[in-house]
Amino acid sequence: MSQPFALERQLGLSAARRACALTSSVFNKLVKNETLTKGDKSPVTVGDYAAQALISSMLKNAFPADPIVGEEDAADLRAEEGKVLRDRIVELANEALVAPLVEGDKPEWGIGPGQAKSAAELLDAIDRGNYDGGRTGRMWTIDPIDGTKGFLRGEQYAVCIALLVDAQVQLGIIGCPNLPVDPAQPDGERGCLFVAVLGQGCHQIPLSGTSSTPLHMPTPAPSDLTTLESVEAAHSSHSTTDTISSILGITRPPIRMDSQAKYGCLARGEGGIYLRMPTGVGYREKIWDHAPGSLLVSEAGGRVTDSRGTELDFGLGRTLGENFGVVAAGREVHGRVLAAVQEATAQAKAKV
Ligand SMILES: Nc1ncnc2c1ncn2[C@@H]1O[C@H](COP(=O)(O)O)[C@@H](O)[C@H]1OP(=O)(O)O
Ligand SMILES: [Mg+2]
Ligand SMILES: [Mg+2]
Ligand SMILES: [Mg+2]
Repeated sequence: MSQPFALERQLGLSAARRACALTSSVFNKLVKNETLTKGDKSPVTVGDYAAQALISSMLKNAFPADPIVGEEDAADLRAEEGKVLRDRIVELANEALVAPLVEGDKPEWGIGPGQAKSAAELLDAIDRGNYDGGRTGRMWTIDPIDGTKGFLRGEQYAVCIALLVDAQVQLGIIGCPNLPVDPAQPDGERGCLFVAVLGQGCHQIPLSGTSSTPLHMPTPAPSDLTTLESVEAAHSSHSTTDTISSILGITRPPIRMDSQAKYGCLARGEGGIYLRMPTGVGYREKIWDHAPGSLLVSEAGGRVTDSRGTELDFGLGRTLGENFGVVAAGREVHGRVLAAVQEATAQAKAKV
């Protein structure tokens, strides 16, 4: 008998591989007018839209009854002014859909030669990500390009896919086209997939092949600890991380990296602590920004909570509601980190 969620894992990996190829090729050809600024001032590119259209189309073919909570929606593309962008997105999504099948791909997922879709079908596929989320049933959550700012800088970004059942993450997949396969060889081969299924562990697979390496978070010596945090100071308070690091006696500088690539790196033993410290503006974290990453870390032997030590709750809708920030670390380190977070917060309050 096959393992639970074997087909979902296979489809998710195929979709992530195709989306990674799509977004890499977009980066190499991106022209200035192919990026929009959304209502919340964040950037979105033809790559984000095309990758969501691709992943959502594949999910619909394989699991037509499953709803999707996706980051993007097609409203701006349906407007007359969106025509140039829309045509480009249709071209990119179709290039990815008709790419030849590789090992593990199934033609019934709507991929392979002759599987191109119309513009209307692809816009509808993007909008299938409009599900509100919630506590019960199966649902997917996708972030077609997580860390769009990193993507635009040519740095780290991630294609993120997760399956939730009754608000519990069962499957998490993160594709990182720009991430070195071996952290010890930063100038070596790039392009990694991370995959975790609840109770089945966490694995890394190179984008160039199918070999699967199990990941287990090591117990780092205190002198080896470093924090992983956002590049963008608006996403995570760098000064709070500095205070926490000094309380913990960490002397190494933080590793700054965009996107959920941080969770993948943590799962394979880099840094030892992922900190996402609230900046005080009441930002609500989105479920697609943490669902796959949190499973990678917990399946690799780590623990993930919000900045106050509360479990992340994926059942409240499209956001994580009252969860603020993230603290992720190995199980034996996490408690110490949380105590340092509390001390740093108390120090900051005493200063006001
Ligand atoms: N004020 C904010 N605080 C925390 N995260 C944010 C904030 N604004 C945007 N984000 C999200 O953080 C994610 C990137 O994480 P990181 O900083 O770890 O690279 C993106 O998904 C981004 O959303 P968006 O996709 O809308 O840009
Ligand atoms: Mg995104
Ligand atoms: Mg994101
Ligand atoms: Mg975005």
